[in-house]
Amino acid sequence: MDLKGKKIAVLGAGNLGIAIAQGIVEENLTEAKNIFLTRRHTEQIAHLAKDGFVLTSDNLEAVKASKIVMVCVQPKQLPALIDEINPVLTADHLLVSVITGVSIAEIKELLKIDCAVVRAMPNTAIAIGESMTCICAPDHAEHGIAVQQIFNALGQTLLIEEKMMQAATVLGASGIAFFMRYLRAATQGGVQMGFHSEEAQLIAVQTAKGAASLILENQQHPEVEIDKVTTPEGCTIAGLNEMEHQGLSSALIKGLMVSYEKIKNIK
Ligand SMILES: NC(=O)C1=CN([C@@H]2O[C@H](COP(=O)(O)OP(=O)(O)OC[C@H]3O[C@@H](n4cnc5c(N)ncnc54)[C@H](O)[C@@H]3O)[C@@H](O)[C@H]2O)C=CC1
Ligand SMILES: O=C(O)[C@@H]1CCC=N1
Repeated sequence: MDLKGKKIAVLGAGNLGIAIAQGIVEENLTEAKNIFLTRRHTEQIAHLAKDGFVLTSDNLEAVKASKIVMVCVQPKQLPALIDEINPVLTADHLLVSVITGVSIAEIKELLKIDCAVVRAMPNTAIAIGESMTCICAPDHAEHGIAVQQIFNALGQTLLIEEKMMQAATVLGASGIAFFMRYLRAATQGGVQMGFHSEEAQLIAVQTAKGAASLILENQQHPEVEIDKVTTPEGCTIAGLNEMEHQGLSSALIKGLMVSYEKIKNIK
């Protein structure tokens, strides 16, 4: 979908809403003046006015002016928001929900009209065009493809079944935090070995980027790349085996599963 000239309402300009808006502008999909950012207290996002975004606490104004409505509030804030915008929503609106754990059927129950609803699950790297965004649109395949085209410009995308959205949230959206924690720990290890923290962080971060790029470009199994690094009797296999004795893979998988269980009771 070509966003040029189209108005977009981002309802709930918090961490993710702002990141999406910044990504859209960064990747030249449209100009900031076409994006309404709503928040109940706009003074907290006043710094974004200089970038050209339209800031308002008036959700109705934003929805009336826009064709695409991105709903970016917390799950518990959704019913009140939909209640508020119901009077101005029309069948021509395209609603894109990034909200965790709320199904399309649940959203449609809150709506007074039958507009297209698509769920998208990006992550905060969308601000720099590097998101992994999973999308589902069980009732509106053509809208799902249109929304996918938007997110394609903001990283990689995957159209998935709605039943997989919770797993996509843990792996792709929460995943940013999980990888950040690895980077923090690696940096701390680097400092303990004698690097200044900025040096340690650069080495850890560029190495993580290289590891991810190897997999993305070569489409190999991670173990194939690991085998290339682990010199016999070398330091890599010694460290790797100790990490596994300490439960690295197990801790990661257990963390993912606790996160996945939590989504089921998130509202
Ligand atoms: N933060 C992330 O990395 C990701 C978040 N999500 C989902 O995106 C949604 C937003 O998450 P965050 O941005 O982290 O939360 P947040 O709390 O930073 O942002 C929500 C914003 O909505 C505003 N808000 C609440 N009710 C409003 C209303 N009626 N009108 C206008 N603004 C209103 C709040 O003041 C807040 O600034 C959540 O449902 C979350 O599950 C999904 C993927 C990634
Ligand atoms: O922590 C959360 O619940 C949301 C969903 C994924 C990222 N943030």
